[in-house]
Amino acid sequence: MSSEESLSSTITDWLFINSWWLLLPFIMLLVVAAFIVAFVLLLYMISPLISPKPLKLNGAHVVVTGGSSGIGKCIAIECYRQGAFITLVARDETKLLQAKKEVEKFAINDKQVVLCISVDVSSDYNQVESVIKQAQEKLGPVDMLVNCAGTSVSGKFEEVEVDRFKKLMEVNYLGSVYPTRAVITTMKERRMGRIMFVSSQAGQIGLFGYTAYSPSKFALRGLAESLQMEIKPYNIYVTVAYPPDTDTPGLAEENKTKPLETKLISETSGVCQPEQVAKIVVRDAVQGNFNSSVGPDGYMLSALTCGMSPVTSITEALQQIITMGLFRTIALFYLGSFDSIVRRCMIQREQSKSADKRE
Ligand SMILES: NC(=O)C1=CN([C@@H]2O[C@H](COP(=O)(O)OP(=O)(O)OC[C@H]3O[C@@H](n4cnc5c(N)ncnc54)[C@H](OP(=O)(O)O)[C@@H]3O)[C@@H](O)[C@H]2O)C=CC1
Ligand SMILES: CCCCCCCCCCCCCCCC(=O)[C@@H](N)CO
Repeated sequence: MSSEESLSSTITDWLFINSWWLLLPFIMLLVVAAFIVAFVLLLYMISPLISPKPLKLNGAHVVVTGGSSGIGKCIAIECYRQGAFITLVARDETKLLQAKKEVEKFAINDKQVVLCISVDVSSDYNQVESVIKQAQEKLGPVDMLVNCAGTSVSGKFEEVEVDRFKKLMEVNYLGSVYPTRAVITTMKERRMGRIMFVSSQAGQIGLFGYTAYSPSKFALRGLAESLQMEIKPYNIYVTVAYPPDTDTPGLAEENKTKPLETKLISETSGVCQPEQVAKIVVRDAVQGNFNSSVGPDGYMLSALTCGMSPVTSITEALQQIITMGLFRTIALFYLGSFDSIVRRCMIQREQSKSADKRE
C-alpha cells in the first residue's frame, strides 16, 4: 500500500467513512473558510493604512497658535501662500501685527485675510473658547488648527525653578488642549478637519537638561493618540510634529541658559531653518499623516518610537516593520555617546572646581 493510500484509509477509518471522496465537500468548505479568514485579516491590517483625502488649503481657515514668531509664523506663511485664511494667536500684540504684515506679503489672491488674536492659550479655557468663536464668526469654521504656542526651559533638574515644571505643562500641554477643545465640536459636526500638535524631538527622547520640557512634549503624543482614535470616524486627522533644534527667537532665548551637555547632545541632529520645518509639517498635516519628522535623525527617531501610534500609509508601516531592529541597534550607539558626553562634562566641571579651590 502506498503512503497516500494508507493516509486516506487512516482518515476514513477514523471517520468511519468508506470512501474518502465523501470528505471533499468538507475540505472545500475548509479551504473557503480559510480564504475568508485570511481576507478579513488582510482587511483588518489594511484598514488603518488607508490614507485620508488631502485637505485643500486654498480658501481654508487655518488657526496658528504661536503664529507671531519662529516655527508658528513660518507655518502661517506656508499655509497663506497656498491660499489659506489665517488666524494668528499669541499674547504680544506688537509681535502679532508685525507677523501679520510679514504673512500678508505672501498673498496669492486679494480675498485672503490674516486675523490677529491676542490671548494666553494656557490660562483660561473660557477665554480661549470665546476668541476661537470670534475667529470662526469672521473667517468661518476652522479647517486646520496648528498648536504651536510653546516655550522651553533647560537646566539640570535641581536647578530648574520648581514653578517652571508647572508653567511648561500649562503652556505646552494645556495650551494645546484648550484651543483643540474649542474647535473639535464644530469639526466633528462638519466631519472634516486637521489638528497639529508641535511636539519636539525632545518629545520622543528624554535628554539631559530637559526634565521640565520633555514631559510637556511627551504629553502631546498621549493626547494626540487618544484623540485620533476618537475622531478618525469623523474624518478628522491629527498630526504630531517632532522638529529638531530650529533657528528661532525661542531657540536663541533657550540657548542663553542651556547646559553644555544639552548643547552637545542636541547637536547630533543639527539646527534646522523654520521655513524648512514649516514646509514639512504642513505637508504632513494636509496629507493627514499622524507622524511628522524632520531630517534623517528625525526619521529614525520616529520609526523607533512609533509604538502603538496610528499609521497612515502602507509604505510607512513597511518601513517601521523593517527598520525597527536596525534603528534600535544604531540608537544604542547614540545613547552610549550621550552618556559619555555627560560623564566627560561632569569630570571637567569637577576638575575646574578643584582647580578654582586651589587658587
Ligand atoms: N525652536 C526649536 O528649536 C524648537 C521648537 N519646538 C516647539 O515649537 C514651538 C515654537 O517654537 P519657536 O518657534 O522656537 O518659539 P518662539 O519662542 O519663537 O515663538 C513662540 C510663539 O508662541 C507664542 N506663545 C508663547 N506662549 C504663549 C501663550 N501662553 N499663549 C499664547 N501664545 C504663546 C509666542 O508669542 P507671545 O510670546 O507673544 O505669546 C510666539 O508666537 C514651541 O512649541 C516649541 O516648543 C520644537 C522643537 C524645536
Ligand atoms: C536611531 C536613533 C537616532 C537617535 C537620534 C537622536 C537625536 C537626539 C537629538 C535630540 C535633539 C532635541 C532637540 C530639542 C529641540 C527643542 O525642542 C528645543 N530646542 C525647543 O526650544
